[in-house]
Amino acid sequence: MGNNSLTPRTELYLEGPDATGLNTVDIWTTGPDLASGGDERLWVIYIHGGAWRDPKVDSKSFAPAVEVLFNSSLKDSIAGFASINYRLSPYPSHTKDPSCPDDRSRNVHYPAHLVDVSRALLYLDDKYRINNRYIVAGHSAGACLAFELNNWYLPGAQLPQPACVLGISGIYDLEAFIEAHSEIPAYRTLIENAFPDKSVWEEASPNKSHLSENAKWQNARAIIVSHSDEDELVEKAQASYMLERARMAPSANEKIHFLPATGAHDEIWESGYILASLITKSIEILRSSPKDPISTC
Ligand SMILES: N[C@@H](CC(=O)c1ccccc1NC=O)C(=O)O
Repeated sequence: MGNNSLTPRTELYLEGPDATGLNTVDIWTTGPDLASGGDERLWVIYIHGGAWRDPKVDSKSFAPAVEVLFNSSLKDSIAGFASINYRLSPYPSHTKDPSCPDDRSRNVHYPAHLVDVSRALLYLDDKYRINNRYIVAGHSAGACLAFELNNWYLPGAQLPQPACVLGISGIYDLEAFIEAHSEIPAYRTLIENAFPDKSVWEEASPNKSHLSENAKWQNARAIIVSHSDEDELVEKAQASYMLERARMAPSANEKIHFLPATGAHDEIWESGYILASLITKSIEILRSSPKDPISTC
């Protein structure tokens, strides 16, 4: 495969009266779409950031990294890439693309973002059989979503199990995030905008939440937290909080990893190369991890 430019196809993971323009997932496949028996190729699934509200940070923010990975030696071990859009919280003050009050895709709050990501994962599993063979990578607010994934948000649902969860530049502790930036009121505004009910802040913070007991990351074969020292927007302490909580997981010693990243907060996905390299390293970690942690005890 040469240095070609790739175009994803956009699929709808929700149809009917509840569907909005943001209930879509971008898909890039690298070979036959459907898993044949014994297909061990991985899916790489991305959850974008943008503080749960920024219309300019969406599924397309994964495209530069996909381009890099598509032209790398990993290509043959990857079945496909998916980048999930989800409904956003309001952003009426956005200078170029303010949200309107009647736009159903841009006026939601926690847990609607997670309900959508859960729906997308169910759709992907139904169509592409991703269970146990996908890595879910989230950036910033997307990392929070990746570590919140839990059957609890869609009653009756059995979300596919990720083999690896990778949180990059993540926000995991909402209260501490506000505290760490108390001199900048915009940080509190961001959180109150997506989580207006303060009584859910603990539940929605994966380092503290009682829901983390049954969260999907708990049973991943590799649990990876990444942060860049050059991040100017999210403090590194967030990564430490999540790592501290993750180390309480069963067989934590073999499964939990910190991956240092480079670059500024958004440079990580904008450049493509940094995000691609974190995904590459995560796949290497996953490959060297025990297949079934239970049988190795
Ligand atoms: N571009 C976003 C800000 C943003 O994404 C952000 C700002 C501070 C800390 C983390 C952020 N994003 C996390 O998803 C906005 O305009 O609201």
